Order: sequence, then C-alpha cells, then structure tokens
Amino acid sequence: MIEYRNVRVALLGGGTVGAQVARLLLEHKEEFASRVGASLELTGIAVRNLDAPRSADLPKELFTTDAESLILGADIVIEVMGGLEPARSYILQAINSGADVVTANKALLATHGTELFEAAERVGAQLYFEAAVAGAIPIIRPLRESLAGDRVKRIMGIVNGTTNYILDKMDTEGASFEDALAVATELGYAEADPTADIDAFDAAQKASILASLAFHTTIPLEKVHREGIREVTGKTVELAKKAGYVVKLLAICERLIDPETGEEAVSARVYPALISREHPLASVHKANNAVFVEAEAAGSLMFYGAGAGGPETASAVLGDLVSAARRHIIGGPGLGASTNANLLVLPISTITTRYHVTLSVYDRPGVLASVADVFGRHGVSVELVEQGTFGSEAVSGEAAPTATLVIGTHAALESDLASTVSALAQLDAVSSVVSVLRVEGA
Ligand SMILES: NC(=O)C1=CN([C@@H]2O[C@H](COP(=O)(O)OP(=O)(O)OC[C@H]3O[C@@H](n4cnc5c(N)ncnc54)[C@H](OP(=O)(O)O)[C@@H]3O)[C@@H](O)[C@H]2O)C=CC1
Ligand SMILES: N[C@@H](CC=O)C(=O)O
Repeated sequence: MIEYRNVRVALLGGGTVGAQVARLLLEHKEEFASRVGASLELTGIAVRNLDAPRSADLPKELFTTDAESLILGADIVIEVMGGLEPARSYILQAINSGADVVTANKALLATHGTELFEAAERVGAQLYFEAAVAGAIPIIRPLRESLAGDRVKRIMGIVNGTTNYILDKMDTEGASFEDALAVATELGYAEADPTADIDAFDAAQKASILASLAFHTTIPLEKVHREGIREVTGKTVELAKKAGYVVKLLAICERLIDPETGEEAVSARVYPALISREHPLASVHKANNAVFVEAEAAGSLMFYGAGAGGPETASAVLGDLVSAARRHIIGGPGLGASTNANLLVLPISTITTRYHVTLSVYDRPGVLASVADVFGRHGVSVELVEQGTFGSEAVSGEAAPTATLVIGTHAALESDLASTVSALAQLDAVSSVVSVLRVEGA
C-alpha cells in the first residue's frame, strides 16, 4: 500500500457546482491520489445554511458556516460560492495564508482579477480558473498555455449556457422566453440572479477574461460592450428562422486597428446576433457552449461542450485542483501573469458588421423608396429587402394596413447604422422598428 502525503482541500460553497465537486472528490479519492501522487483530503465545505438540501449525499460533518477557520488549515482552497463578497476576502485570505486557489467565479475575476492576481504573485501562489469560462470546456488552459507561442487574432463564441438554452428552446420548440428560463434555472444553469445571464453580464465577464488572456492585456469589464437577450421576442426568432438564420448570444473579441491612430487595438463585445443556419455555431443546442479561436499560426480552432451544470463545471474545477495539488507536491513557479501590452479597447461605434433591420411599415405606395433613401443618406448600403407578414394597425381610429419589412445591409459602420435606425424611427411610413440584429459569422 502506497503511503501518500496529504493535501488539505477546503471547499467554499456546496451548491450546484460545490456539491458535485465534493461528491466526485470523495467518490474517486483513490484515483485522485494516484493521479496526483498525494491524498486529497476534503477538510470541509463552507455554506450559509447547514440544513439546505444538497444535490449529492455528502457527510453532514463536513459542512460548516465558518469559512475563515476552514481556509486557515488548507493547502488548496476551492471557491465556488459565487458573488463578489465575501468570495474576494476569502480568496485573499487563502492566498495570504499560502494556499493556492481554484475558482469558478467569473464575476469576481472580471471585477477584481487584477487585485487577486497581484496578491497571488506577491506570495508566489497560483490562481486557477478553468471553470470560470464555458463550464466543462477547456479554454483557459489552451489560451494560457497551448497558444502562448502564437498570436490570437479573434475569438467568437457562445459562452453562456442559460441564454443558449433559452434561445434554442424558442427556436426549436417555439417555447416562451419565461418558460425556457424557468427550466434553465431548474436545471442549475442560471446564476443565483438570472438577470446576470439574461442581460449578458455573465457573458461580458467571460469575454473580459478571454480577451485579456488571448491578447495579453487587461480588458476591464466596463469596456466590454454588452447587450442581453431581453428584447429577443418569439417574433424575432421566427423571422430569423424564415430568413435562414438563428439568434445566438455571441461574445466576440478581436484585434483591430484603431481608425484614429492606426495603432493596434482590440474589441470585446457581447450581443444577440443572427448566424446562418449553416454555420457550426447554429448547431450548438441546449446549454452547450462553443468557442472559435483564430490564431495567426494555428489557424481556426473550435472548442465545444457543456457550458454549465453541476457535474460538468465540477470537472473543470477538479482538473484545476489536480494541477494545483501536483504543484503543491512537486513545487515549481506555476503560471505567471502574461500581461505585456495595454491595448486600447475600441468603442462599439467603430465596429463594422452586417445588419438585419426589421420594420413594421404602413403598406402604401412609396414606402420602400423612402426607407431605402434613409439608408442611402446615412451611407449604409442595402443588400436585401424582404417583405414579410401583413397586418393592420389603428391610426386615428381607422384600420391602416401594415407590412413587415426586413432590410439586410452590406457591412456598415455601427455609428452609421445607429443614425439610420434613429432616422427610420422618425419616418412617417414606419410604424415601428421591430428589431435590429447584427449578422455574424458570414
Ligand atoms: N452553475 C453553473 O453551471 C456554473 C457556475 N459557475 C460559477 O460557480 C460558482 C458557484 O455557482 P453555483 O454552484 O451554481 O452557485 P449556487 O448558488 O448553487 O451555490 C453557492 C454555494 O455557496 C454557498 N455560499 C454562498 N454565499 C456564501 C457565504 N457568504 N458563506 C458561505 N457559503 C456561501 C451557498 O451556501 P448555501 O447552500 O447554504 O446557500 C451554496 O452552497 C459561481 O461563481 C458561478 O458563477 C461557473 C460555471 C458554471
Ligand atoms: N450561468 C452560467 C453558468 C456557467 O458559467 C451559464 O449559463 O453559462
């Protein structure tokens, strides 16, 4: 029988992810020991409520509400509590007491990442965060290590499982937004406050982490352009489907040239966009995520898999735990911070892409010409016009016939498109601007 050294592991959080981390750690104790060369001893699980039901059958005596004492005796601390505080203070306490830290907390990293990485660097500790982006998918390690010798040009992906689940259910089953969100929450995909998912805060946090790693710079969360899926209605999804598209919440991070200075810059943005049904991202269903990485030498790489869920995310957490435990046994410097540039983050107004503008217009002669004129006057070139469903609307007590008009543009500058849409909204012929969606992944 091999006598293994003991590595003490403290777990902060026993919810969707934490309970599964604890279960797998206890169930596969022997395997972890032989893989790491040390016995991983789960010393406790810090929670708020000792009596709350858990998704796994775990020994009651492991649970505590005293996170600080738990951290004191630990070699490695796993933080899967979520939120900014007390998670930030606990991680700082762990780092300062000499422990390495594994976290799945993208909100914390995107907000206080610099402080935490600097604290870790000061004392030679390591911060692992594979689970913070795209659940089970290994994407942090490839960006941090495998592609460290290459130059990443662009990342485009679906990085939020909850919104993908909702949009997919709306597209494939005609489900309502509310019903789909309720199921996603029930399945443990959504954040404690699901507005983090719906309003794309979660995806923006992930974009900030991905872009900072990929471009070796710091992309503050507030510089990530963010639009959520609240405005995406069943009608928008249906019209997209008819036109051969699917609506997906995309995160896009890319190297660009600053049009003002000609210097290299970057863009990081998150918004719902139309993707052709032929595009590989269109077949990312349910809570799955997919991330395309385009690098100078490697070319195009695609990472795909479960983006959320307890066991799925626990897999990424435990992969980090094994790395941290091996470092604890063998020693070594670990990965340093790789920031070597301070690149300008371009505002959304400077981005160029294609658009679909859907209008409800009064069905009368000359409407098409007046709409086309607005696009022309703002320098936006029209690629296609499709007339959709007909209806009617009461105007001054009279029923006025209306029609849906979908105008697809060639690549146009965001600021030109924005002024076009403002002018369209003022046009007599236009009853309402139904939706404006960018078209990506041509
Ligand atoms: N769920 C998912 O699919 C994914 C989640 N993540 C991230 O993982 C982290 C955890 O998520 P998840 O497991 O879903 O969250 P849950 O809300 O399911 O679980 C949070 C856990 O932390 C405990 N907790 C919260 N606040 C405190 C506190 N102040 N003191 C002690 N314990 C506390 C809770 O205790 P109690 O049980 O008593 O309430 C609970 O056990 C988050 O950062 C999330 O963004 C990342 C990828 C995917
Ligand atoms: N709420 C998140 C969970 C994983 O990060 C999501 O839906 O993707």
